[in-house]
Amino acid sequence: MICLLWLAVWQVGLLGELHTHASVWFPAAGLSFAALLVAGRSALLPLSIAAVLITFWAAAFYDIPLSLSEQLIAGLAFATAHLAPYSAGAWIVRRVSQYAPGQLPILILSFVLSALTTTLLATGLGMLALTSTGMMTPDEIAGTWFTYWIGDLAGVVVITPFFLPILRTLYPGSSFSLKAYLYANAHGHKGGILYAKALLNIAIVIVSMLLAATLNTMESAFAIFFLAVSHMWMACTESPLANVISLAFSSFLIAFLVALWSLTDYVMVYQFAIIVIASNVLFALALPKLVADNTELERRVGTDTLTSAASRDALFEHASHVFTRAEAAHRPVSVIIFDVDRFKQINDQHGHQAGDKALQCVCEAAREVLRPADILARFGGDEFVVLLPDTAPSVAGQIGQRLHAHINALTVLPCEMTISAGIASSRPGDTFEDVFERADNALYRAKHNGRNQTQGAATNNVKG
Ligand SMILES: Nc1nc2c(ncn2[C@@H]2O[C@H](COP(=O)(O)OP(=O)(O)OP(=O)(O)O)[C@@H](O)[C@H]2O)c(=O)[nH]1
Repeated sequence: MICLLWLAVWQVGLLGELHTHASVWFPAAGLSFAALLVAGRSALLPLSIAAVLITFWAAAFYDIPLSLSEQLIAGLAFATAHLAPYSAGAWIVRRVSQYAPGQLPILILSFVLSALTTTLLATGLGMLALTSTGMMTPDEIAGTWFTYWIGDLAGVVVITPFFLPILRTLYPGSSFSLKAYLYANAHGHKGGILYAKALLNIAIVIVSMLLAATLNTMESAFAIFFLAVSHMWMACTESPLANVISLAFSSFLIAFLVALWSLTDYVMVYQFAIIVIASNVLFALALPKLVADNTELERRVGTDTLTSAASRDALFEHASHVFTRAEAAHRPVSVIIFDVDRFKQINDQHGHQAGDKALQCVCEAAREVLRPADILARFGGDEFVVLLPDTAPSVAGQIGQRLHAHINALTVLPCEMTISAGIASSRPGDTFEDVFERADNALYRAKHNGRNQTQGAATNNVKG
């Protein structure tokens, strides 16, 4: 199967043929790398057969005067020169994937560097094999090796990621798992917007190459680099699968149009465009996952794990925004601090787990009383803070009393559970710390006066 696939892909590569042995890109190189990554040593035999077969084909097609046995030797030499470096490169990427599992940027860096060195080595050995077996004359080397190398490199960078999911279905037992990397963060749009981006890529390729074909200047050939903008947009917003398919298609179209519109004078520009854009896209594929990881990390840091209330750090961050907005709008902000009474005894009498459950129930009950814009935070232990944006003292007093009554009515424990609360509201020029301090003093008074009560300027100091 790999052998047939390779021969078919090699035929596609001929569409961008430059010289006898070099093309704009060499997609078969990408398939070799992908097959060695996924199937390892099992891919060597089918790939070797394919390499020998294309040598027979090339000898006939280019009228190279070699006997059948000489062609066989040339084919085996080419297979060795092609597959030895590619096996080594694929082996390195497989090892990196095992040592740094799930780390997409490291995997991509190792892939790009390995593609660079592998294709260079394969070019050197390939030239040696072709010239020493009579498939190429030594004086052809100077004009061929660079495009041969860059063509191989473009093929690997673009086509290997494209073939990985296909080959994974052929080799389901492969230890090179895609789930942990490229396809773990599947995301993106389906339908309309995705197709619009894909069409934009195609349109930029066609328009920029038409420009180069019309103006026939080196400067106009560089217009192809506008393709980086649309491909990067796609990389940051669409799934890896959509990206690798679109990259492969853009590269195919570039190679095809170079041949169709005779743009071979500018071929280096197109080859480098393919490589640079593809490498950038591959690195950018890691971005959505990094952003998602970062968002999850922020969520965890900002949330108390036991009660799901905001953390202390998140409280200060919210407070800074709320107070800035309130000052600009000349609106009051109120703060309620409440603390479970004699919580230590609850822990001692009913166990720590029952204490945890009680704290969770207190939070749930508080949320039932609070409005969506109010912020509930766990300040520490059994102490909670409620930030009430745009709330005058009288309203804060009512909310405090409702909170007090609602939590006191909880029947989560066999014994009674009560809270004490302190309330304060902002005055012009107050910071969060000022209001917090007054609410904390009010809470201290509530505790000092016998607990189970709310204290604060506008609460009429209600006892439970
Ligand atoms: N179950 C549980 N207990 C906690 C947690 N965090 C702190 N505590 C306990 O909560 C208790 C808090 O006690 P204090 O605030 O000192 O006092 P108190 O017993 O509530 O008494 P007053 O506040 O004076 O009414 C301590 O015994 C802590 O060990 C937690 O996450 N879970």
